[in-house]
Amino acid sequence: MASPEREAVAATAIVEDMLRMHGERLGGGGGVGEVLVMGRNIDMAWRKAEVAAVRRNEAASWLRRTVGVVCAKNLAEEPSEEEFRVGLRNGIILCNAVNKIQPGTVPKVVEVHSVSTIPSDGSALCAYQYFENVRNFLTGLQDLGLPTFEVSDLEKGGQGVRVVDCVLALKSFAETKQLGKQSLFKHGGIVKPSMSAKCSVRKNEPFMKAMTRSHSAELLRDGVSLEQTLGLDCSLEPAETITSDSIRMLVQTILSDKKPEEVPLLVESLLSKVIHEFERRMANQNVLVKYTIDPNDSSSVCKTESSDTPQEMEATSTSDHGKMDEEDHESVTNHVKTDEEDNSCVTNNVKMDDEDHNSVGSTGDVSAVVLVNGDSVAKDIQARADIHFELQKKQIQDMKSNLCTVKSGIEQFKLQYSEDLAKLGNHLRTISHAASGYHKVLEENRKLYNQIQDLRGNIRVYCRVRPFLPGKVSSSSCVAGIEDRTITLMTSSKQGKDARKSFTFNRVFGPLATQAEIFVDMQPLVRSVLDGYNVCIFAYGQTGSGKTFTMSGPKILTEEGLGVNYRALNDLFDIQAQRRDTFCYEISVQMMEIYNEQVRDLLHSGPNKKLEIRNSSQNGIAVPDANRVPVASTSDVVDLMNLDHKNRAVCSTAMNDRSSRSHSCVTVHVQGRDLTSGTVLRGCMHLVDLAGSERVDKSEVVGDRLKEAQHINKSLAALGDVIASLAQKNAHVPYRNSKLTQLLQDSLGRTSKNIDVCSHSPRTGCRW
Ligand SMILES: Nc1ncnc2c1ncn2[C@@H]1O[C@H](COP(=O)(O)OP(=O)(O)OP(=O)(O)O)[C@@H](O)[C@H]1O
Repeated sequence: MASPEREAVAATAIVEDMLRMHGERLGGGGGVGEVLVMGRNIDMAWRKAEVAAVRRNEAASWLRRTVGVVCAKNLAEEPSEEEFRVGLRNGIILCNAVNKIQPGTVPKVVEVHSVSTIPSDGSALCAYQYFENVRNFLTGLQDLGLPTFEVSDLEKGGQGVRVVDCVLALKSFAETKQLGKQSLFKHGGIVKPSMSAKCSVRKNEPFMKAMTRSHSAELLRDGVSLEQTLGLDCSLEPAETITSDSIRMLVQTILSDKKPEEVPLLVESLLSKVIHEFERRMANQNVLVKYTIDPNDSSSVCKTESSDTPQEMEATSTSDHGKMDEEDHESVTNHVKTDEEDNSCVTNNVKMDDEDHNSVGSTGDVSAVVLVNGDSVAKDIQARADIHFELQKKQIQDMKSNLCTVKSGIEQFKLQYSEDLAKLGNHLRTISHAASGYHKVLEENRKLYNQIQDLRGNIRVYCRVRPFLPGKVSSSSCVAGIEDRTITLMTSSKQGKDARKSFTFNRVFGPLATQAEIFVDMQPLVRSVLDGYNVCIFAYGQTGSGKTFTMSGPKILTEEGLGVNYRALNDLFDIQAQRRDTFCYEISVQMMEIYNEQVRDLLHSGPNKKLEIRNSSQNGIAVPDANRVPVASTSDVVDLMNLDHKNRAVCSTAMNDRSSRSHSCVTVHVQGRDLTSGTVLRGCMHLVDLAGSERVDKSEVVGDRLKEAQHINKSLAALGDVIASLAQKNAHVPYRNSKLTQLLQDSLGRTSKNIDVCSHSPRTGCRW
């Protein structure tokens, strides 16, 4: 049979099965109600009877046509079940029919010519005739591989439906033979041999059994009993004849009791079940094909499953099979391995000799199809495996190539890395060398810097002219002129040339000079303190000339008004911060005053006590008993200054409302440790606001003020003597002549740098 025909019949069979199962379920379905069940049972029985009658009539009609009306005179055109059984009971019609189709199947037919001798119930039939004819007929059917029936089925109470099935199978066989084709499906696919007929399959028995087992197992899985299956299958006719009629009747049976609105849903449900069943059977067949190729090779099945869907497999199978003809069949047979040890399944299916092969080609046909498909699938799998293998081979080659590239890249990277490392090492050595040299350079720099400061003068004297104070404006100024370093004064007591007198300083600042301008020239010395030098900046001048203003600032402090003290400390903190990576500095402050030749601690809150000055103490502290307060910021200094001003002895005089009656000294101690070498540098800076020199007659002081003035003038004269000695580089410097010079001794020595700000009152001139 051609492939499309096969598919059509297979599909029909599935549809029919589904319809039958559906019908069974409808017919046997319980739980709705007894009346309904009974009604359905009656309907089903009636419909079954109707179907049986149609089939019986078909069988009778065919027999009559085959043997002729004369021979079939005892068989009505549309017989009842009893008439059908009685008409065929003597076996004459059956034997003649089979001999017509396959001559010689029944070698000798016992004929009974006397019609009158045959009773209606056949009871008088000769037992020999009865037995011989029917037995020979059944044997002949067995030889043809057709379904048979029991002899007792022709007796009263026997299953006449089996006889009908048998006749219809014979009819199908005849029609197939007439077409000159061996129908695989009619004999081995759709129509199953009757179990009760002691199946007469001989030469194609293994395949028939396999198909029966397969089909029965499928139906059993679906909940249909074997008896039902066999009963239904036995009632089947060859596919080509039954398809349209039986399906139509089944559909009619199922739909007859349905309401019109239920029909679409029912049809839809049936169709989906049919499709599902069809797919399931195709999948099962696919699995069977795979196992037939090599049941022991699970890998081949896996490969097939992974590469082909069941539908694709079936399509391939069908297509391949469709090309087969008799010649193909022979060639395919060569592919079949008949070695039982190698492949028992295949051997069971195709174990036949040449004679069997010809006579029951349909069974061999199936096996061959399976094997052809298997071969094709195997080739396909092999082809795919080859492609896959080639792909993997190429990928491995690519990976190898990549690996080589990566390896060479890593080698290059390693080379580059070692080169970079060597360069880095060289850089590091250079930096290390530079770092070690840095401190030498720093030291050299420090020395050079301070040499410059020395060249500029260890003792520098600046002159600042105070502006006229509000409300105390004089009509004439004694300052005749101010140049960069020279100031010219007019003295009223002299006339002519002698009246003008010029004085030279390191620099002269006019009345408009700001606090910041004043500090610029002192700033470099602040750095020297951090380099370990001692510095002394003091303001000297007549009372009221602006010494306190220059050193500290106005009474109400503003940022612009900050005096030298604040600015110097600010600079110290700034330079300390700049050098924090190389030096660690500790800055502390002492604030003292010398009042009436007594040293007093201005940071001591209690009653003042007399402090001792110790010369050249090891740590550079001249007055060790005075409070020494560490400072870290300008605000700390401001707080201390406020305390200083509060404690300092001041008094109103005729020259100054708030005249300082003591020498004030802010001593800043700096200790710096070189973080690399550990060298410790100590520097000291005295910021001194001297008491104003005054002419006692002009200041009009008496009593304590007079005494204060005398001490002030005496100590200032001693300071003048020391500075003069230092300037003249005398061997002896008279430090001990006053407390002031003793206190400042460290800062007035060789390693010290001194600045005198000679404050000048334009009214009264300078006493310097
Ligand atoms: N450059 C200046 N600009 C403005 N005002 C100033 C200046 N110098 C001083 N003064 C003011 O002059 C007055 C006297 O100044 P200051 O007290 O500083 O003098 P002194 O020299 O310290 O006096 P003494 O020696 O008596 O203490 C203050 O009121 C001060 O504010």
